[in-house]
Amino acid sequence: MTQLKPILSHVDNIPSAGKFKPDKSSLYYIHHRLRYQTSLPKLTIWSTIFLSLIVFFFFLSPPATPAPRRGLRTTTSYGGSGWESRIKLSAKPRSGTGHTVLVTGAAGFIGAHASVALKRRGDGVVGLDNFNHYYDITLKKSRKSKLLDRAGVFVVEGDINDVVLLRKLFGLVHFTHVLHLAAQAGVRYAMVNPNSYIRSNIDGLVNLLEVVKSSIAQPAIVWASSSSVYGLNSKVSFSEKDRTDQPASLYAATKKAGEEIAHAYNHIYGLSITGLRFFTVYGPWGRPDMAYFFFTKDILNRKQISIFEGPNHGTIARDFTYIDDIVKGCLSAIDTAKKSTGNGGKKKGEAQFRIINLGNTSPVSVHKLVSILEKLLKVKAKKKVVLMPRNGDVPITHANISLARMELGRVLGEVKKTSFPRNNLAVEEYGLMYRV
Ligand SMILES: O=C(O)[C@H]1O[C@H](OP(=O)(O)OP(=O)(O)OC[C@H]2O[C@@H](n3ccc(=O)[nH]c3=O)[C@H](O)[C@@H]2O)[C@H](O)[C@@H](O)[C@H]1O
Repeated sequence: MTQLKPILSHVDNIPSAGKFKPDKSSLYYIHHRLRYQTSLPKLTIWSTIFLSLIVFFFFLSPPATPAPRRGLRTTTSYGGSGWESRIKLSAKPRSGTGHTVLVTGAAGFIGAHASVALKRRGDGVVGLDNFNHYYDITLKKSRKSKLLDRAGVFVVEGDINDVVLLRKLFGLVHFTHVLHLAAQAGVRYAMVNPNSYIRSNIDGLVNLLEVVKSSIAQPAIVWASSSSVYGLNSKVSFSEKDRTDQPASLYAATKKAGEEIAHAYNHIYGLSITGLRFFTVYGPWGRPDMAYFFFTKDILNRKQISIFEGPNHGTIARDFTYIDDIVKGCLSAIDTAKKSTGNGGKKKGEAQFRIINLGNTSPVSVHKLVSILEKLLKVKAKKKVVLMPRNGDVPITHANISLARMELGRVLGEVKKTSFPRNNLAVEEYGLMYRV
């Protein structure tokens, strides 16, 4: 394992999706200005900033309930008067040059942020989400009402496995792009409910690709893969050229399978497909099943937390990546995606196929995460250090983002900057964040 560089920096040269303009003296601004710095004296400052943000995300997110043990209930309701016209309105870009994007998983953590960013800069956006009960549905409903509705993004309640619904949507709207973020997430939950991973990450992906490839003017696809595909690799940092045939979880295996399935559809049907490998994404409106979220909750409730450790007290670390950088990466991937070449299921020529890492490039150890949380919460955690269970976790993730810089960085400055309205909840959150 290499020496860790626990300094937070963010994906460089990727255009901002646009939001409020922070005060230049604020920590939030500084946080975003930091780029690829590796000097150790800055360790404490940046780690503190990172954890400060996390603490505020926790306080500002609705309460969570644990994931259910068995099949995931979903909500599906669509059709009826006005439904089609609301979809068409939401799909309409502000100008003739804007994209028309279907965002699957729009009520999810990344989906909500990406949908709002696309809409704010003038693209037409239709969201699709099944509002399943993997974690507290209140959080998903809140993202819808407080982020998506306010931004003017209409969210269709439905499942990517509902082919009739997908065909109906593609019949109503000519989508130029699909941002496919709907998935069963979480590496450890795969031991509890393995079939939910197959249903969402394999069946759902294939259903979507089947409908997309059959459409008359095929949209380009940008979709969420995962850093977990690097599995048990010990060489860091992770490059897209590295092997990805040793998954440590069923989640990782389904994401890797997704990459191969995507390749087959690209090859056979001429679909333009970009897979983005996200590295442990954190931020406001985040997922309650992620460690930064439930550690904070448990520390405050004086409950014991388990800190994973490798054999011989080996460090466990993650390349925690801030949501804004991921959103910028998604938007840049959409902007740089070439058109699909196929038409109505027939390939007309070679199409673009990309797989790109989107990570922070600076792993932070779980011990560090917890120690800074303790400091900010002013509560000593009841820690139990345990050997990392063999249920999906890997010792370290660390992104090499040379390809992202090359492929996505060149659109810098071309994306229009917009602001959230003053009364948007996101502004209040960011306001709090940058006063930390
Ligand atoms: O990049 C990804 O592809 C994945 O990122 C995220 O997975 P992870 O990186 O595992 O994040 P997360 O659970 O927050 O654990 C963080 C750290 O805490 C450690 N950890 C965790 C639990 C615990 O009880 N103790 C502990 O030490 C744990 O060992 C780890 O080192 C997404 O959830 C996943 O959906 C996928 O997108």
